[in-house]
Amino acid sequence: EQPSAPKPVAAPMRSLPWGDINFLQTTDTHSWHAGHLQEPQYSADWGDYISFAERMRQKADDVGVDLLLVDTGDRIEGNGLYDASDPKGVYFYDIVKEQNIDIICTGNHELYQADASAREYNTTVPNFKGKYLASNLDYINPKTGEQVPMAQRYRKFTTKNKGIRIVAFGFLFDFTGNADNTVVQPVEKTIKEEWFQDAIREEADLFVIIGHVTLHGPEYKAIYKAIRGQNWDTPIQFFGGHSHIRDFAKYDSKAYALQSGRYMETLGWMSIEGIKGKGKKDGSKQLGPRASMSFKRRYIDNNLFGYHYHTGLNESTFSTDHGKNVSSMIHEARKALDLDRIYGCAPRDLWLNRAPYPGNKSIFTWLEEEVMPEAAVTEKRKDKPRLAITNTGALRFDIFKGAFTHDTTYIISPFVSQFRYIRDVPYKSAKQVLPLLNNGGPILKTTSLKHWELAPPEQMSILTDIIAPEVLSPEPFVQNGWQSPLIPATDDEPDLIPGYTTKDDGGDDGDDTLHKQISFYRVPNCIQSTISFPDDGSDPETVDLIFVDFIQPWILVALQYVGESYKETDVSIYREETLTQLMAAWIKKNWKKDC
Ligand SMILES: Nc1ccn([C@@H]2O[C@H](COP(=O)(O)O)[C@@H](O)[C@H]2O)c(=O)n1
Repeated sequence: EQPSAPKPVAAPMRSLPWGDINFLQTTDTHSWHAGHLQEPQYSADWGDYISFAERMRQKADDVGVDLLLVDTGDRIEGNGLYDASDPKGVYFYDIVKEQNIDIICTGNHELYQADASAREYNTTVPNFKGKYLASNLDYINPKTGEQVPMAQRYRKFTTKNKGIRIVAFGFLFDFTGNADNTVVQPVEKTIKEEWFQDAIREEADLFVIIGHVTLHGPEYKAIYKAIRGQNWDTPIQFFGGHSHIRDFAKYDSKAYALQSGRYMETLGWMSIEGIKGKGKKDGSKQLGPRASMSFKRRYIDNNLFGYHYHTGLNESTFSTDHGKNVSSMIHEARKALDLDRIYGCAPRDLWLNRAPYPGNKSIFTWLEEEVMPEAAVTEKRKDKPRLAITNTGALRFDIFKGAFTHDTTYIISPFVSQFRYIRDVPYKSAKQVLPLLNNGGPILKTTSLKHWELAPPEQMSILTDIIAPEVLSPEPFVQNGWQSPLIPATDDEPDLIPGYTTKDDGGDDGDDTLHKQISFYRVPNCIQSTISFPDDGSDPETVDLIFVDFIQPWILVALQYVGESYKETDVSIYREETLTQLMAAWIKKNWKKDC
């Protein structure tokens, strides 16, 4: 772990079920490879994960079963370890490649910016040669303009200990926001291609589909139907991602899917018992239906207490030299990037989804009422009445009371989105834009734009508020000078740490650590600040309509819906700085430095 990481807190644990074949999954790590330096329950780093994987592989070898590692994309954007260097990822790729991942694929974040996709193609794909799969993704060579597969389409291999013959694929959901040096082919189209139809006819003991794809969306449904249509009895294991939640889905009695959360908070554990490997010399041919199998999952909190518990090792025996070296690499990178430099001290916790919006604990109320009115201003139009709109998905994580650092700026908002504007929009039309964006309804029915892309990804899957019987601690729980946001609120239960209490198709026993439930309040797609309006409370004739560039397509559609025919050429840059830079400047100016 990193030297400044808070020590994990002991908690009641559930052990890991082992099977003939076992998997560890990471997804949506978003470059949190240093672990969480303000939350003890997620404080292990990528080096610790390397030690954990090496110890668990040894355990698997000792009893003659298999363990494979999977990563399903969105490794970049969301933490200073990737975002703070110029170019991005200077230290990051060498750290990630140290983990011995068996099957790996691309997320949408690897594709938003052309330079990131190029690094993926030129660095990550070769770093994981033979393991990186791109079933529906092509790269466009910038020199020749040639469109080539991002990586190999699928992989066939046999596991070391049980001789299980695996046919594996690596998909991305039907993403359309990629830069123009990649091509994402819709899943429905891909599965009709000859290579895929041939691959699902290969002899296999297990199909493994990894993807940056949610478990209950149309893409996995289509792939499942295609494989099951051809192989009525072969087990199928899916690994998904993208919506940042812990999830487990049962498609049928031999087809399951696992998704392992976000931000290095969770390692997913999947075990399948009852598979017979035919890839061993002594293997016999499968005749008739396979015997019953069991598919079990766990969500492992990423901390050393759990890693010691699951390996049966301790502080002096757990870490491998390799793992320790990678922790040092991360520490050196963080120092070189100056990630602990303090910008200001947050006076209170500000929550993305743990507190209701609007409210003084909501990060969006803070942005709307305090930050945007100061940030959405330019000298030459500072007296113009204006509406400034930001999508809530632009903010990615909570702010904890205490030190707000260089690192935190990227944790809160890693995007390079800028404010743009359309000048002098009739107010009667401009004021209808926010409700249209938030209601989703009519404007989006006629376009391919999806309203859920505006809000935090968790809201794709969490469709109603979850209100937990917990209160915020009056006294923050302080460790190593850092603060953990919550402590248990009442005395009537043992000291449970607030955290994930997952319910999925397997029931409510998936989490490896017993937690106290945390609330989740849904937020609107977008928020709006009203700035420089007439003092007498009257409506202005026209306003400058300001918005972050990510939502420009939605804004133009909404304006068209209310009868205004603005085009891309009517949009200009309002501020040169990114939203992240404007927020950082606001914090430097408004929050005191001495925490
Ligand atoms: N420039 C951007 C890019 C993305 N977003 C938001 O992030 C969401 C995707 O996040 P995942 O981690 O799930 O891939 C996207 O739907 C937007 O809400 C953004 O705000 N600005």
